[in-house]
Amino acid sequence: MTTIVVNDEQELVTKLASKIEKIANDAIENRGKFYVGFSGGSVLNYLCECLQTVDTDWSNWVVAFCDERLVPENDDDSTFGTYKRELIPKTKLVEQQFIKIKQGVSAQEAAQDYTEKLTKAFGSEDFVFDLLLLGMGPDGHTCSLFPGHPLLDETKLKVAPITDSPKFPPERITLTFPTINKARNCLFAICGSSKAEMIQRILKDNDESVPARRVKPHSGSLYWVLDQHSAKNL
Ligand SMILES: O=C1O[C@H](COP(=O)(O)O)[C@@H](O)[C@H](O)[C@H]1O
Repeated sequence: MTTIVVNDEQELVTKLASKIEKIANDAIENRGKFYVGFSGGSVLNYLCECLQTVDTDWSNWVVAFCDERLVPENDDDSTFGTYKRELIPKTKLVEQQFIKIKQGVSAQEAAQDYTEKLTKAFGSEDFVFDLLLLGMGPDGHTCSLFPGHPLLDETKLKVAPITDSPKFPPERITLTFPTINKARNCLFAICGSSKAEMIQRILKDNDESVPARRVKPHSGSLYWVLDQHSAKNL
């Protein structure tokens, strides 16, 4: 595990850009494609800023989601909808490169549909992402995996539906830990003192009850990129 502490959000965005560029270009050079999972929330804002500066062959990116909220694409809470409005116009990524979550159906059907789309994109039922770009809420959740929720112990599903998310909106789909921990690289990007307590519990106290602490890629690399406010208790 590598922990990188930077001064502020601007430095975090710069660090993120250089990490993503290296991992993406290595993946493309070695395997021809770059499979990446985007998160929503604050990571979405960092990515919309930093990806504009990344030098890469965008045509070889395959973009999926670590989780998604089941709301219409034009809703402010839609993760894909926000990337569509805020990121696509600023990069050479096109909408067809995004593996989108079906809307207007039950969470169960959306999870099943997304699993099928990922199987097609990876050409296998084994979803080995090159990079998952992860966020963490002040309660320690990552993706849509919340503290105390039974989905933390899911072992069979690769993508799970959730209909009782404690954070709005309640209906979502999420990658599960078996999928997350198969990734070649998992990178958390965290800013702000509201996350300092959880960062301490994860990185200092090794508190396994915090969902984000359970991200431990089996044979991949784990990066925590923190600003000084979120890292203040370390
Ligand atoms: O609801 C969500 O929250 C987490 C954390 O969001 P943040 O704004 O506190 O960074 C995010 O990673 C996830 O993708 C999103 O659906």
